[in-house]
Amino acid sequence: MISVENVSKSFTLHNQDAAVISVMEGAGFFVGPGECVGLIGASGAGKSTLMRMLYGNYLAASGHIRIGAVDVASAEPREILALRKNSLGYVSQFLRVVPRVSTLDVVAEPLLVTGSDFASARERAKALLARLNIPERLWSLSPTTFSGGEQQRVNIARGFAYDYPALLLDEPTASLDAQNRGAVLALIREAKQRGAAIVGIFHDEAARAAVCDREIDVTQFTPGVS
Ligand SMILES: Nc1ncnc2c1ncn2[C@@H]1O[C@H](COP(=O)(O)OP(=O)(O)OP(=O)(O)O)[C@@H](O)[C@H]1O
Repeated sequence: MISVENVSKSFTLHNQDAAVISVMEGAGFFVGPGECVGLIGASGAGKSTLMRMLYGNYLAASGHIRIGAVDVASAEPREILALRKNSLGYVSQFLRVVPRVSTLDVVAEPLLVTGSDFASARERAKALLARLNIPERLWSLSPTTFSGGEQQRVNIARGFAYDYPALLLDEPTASLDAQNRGAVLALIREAKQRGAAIVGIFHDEAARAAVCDREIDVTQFTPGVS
């Protein structure tokens, strides 16, 4: 489960006389197992900032962000790394490409680092790549030279390879064609069915409606906006 309690965030702009801007105040919500919650709100309301705090990329100024037993808002960096390895997945539309590592290994890696044996990790990786329509002739190549859409689908396959109990989805269906969009929505539904707690940003309203149980408008957490 994911629990956010009274979280605030400000940025200090060091190149602008150390001006401090408050971008979030009093953020709080709960996402239970098997639930998918969509973050909504106008551009600049703080959806990405909240997502980055959930993943531990941005430090919250105050409050608690509990993912299972770990409070991301106060955890040590090594606890965050362990959390990301075992409990908290993050699926964005962008692949951080590692040169010379095959697509199959890129997708199987989250399984191998969590103790799966080589053969079953590869089988799972193959099944996901097939579902996401990555041609088999590409599986042994590094995704470095793949098209944007192919890299996006490799990244999604990697993000869904291991059954994380909590998942963050940042525009996972952006710029996909209808068939692949359907494949991603099916993966999200399966993750919910096995009990994952999911927070997502979906600008595609139809995709959001298809998988989200609830929406949270982050504008309610924007200082000075009611
Ligand atoms: N690194 C940063 N330094 C300073 N201000 C930032 C930083 N990141 C975000 N902000 C500010 O925080 C506010 C929220 O931005 P954020 O990107 O979270 O909005 P968003 O809801 O995701 O918008 P969009 O839908 O356009 O992606 C904005 O006013 C933005 O300028």
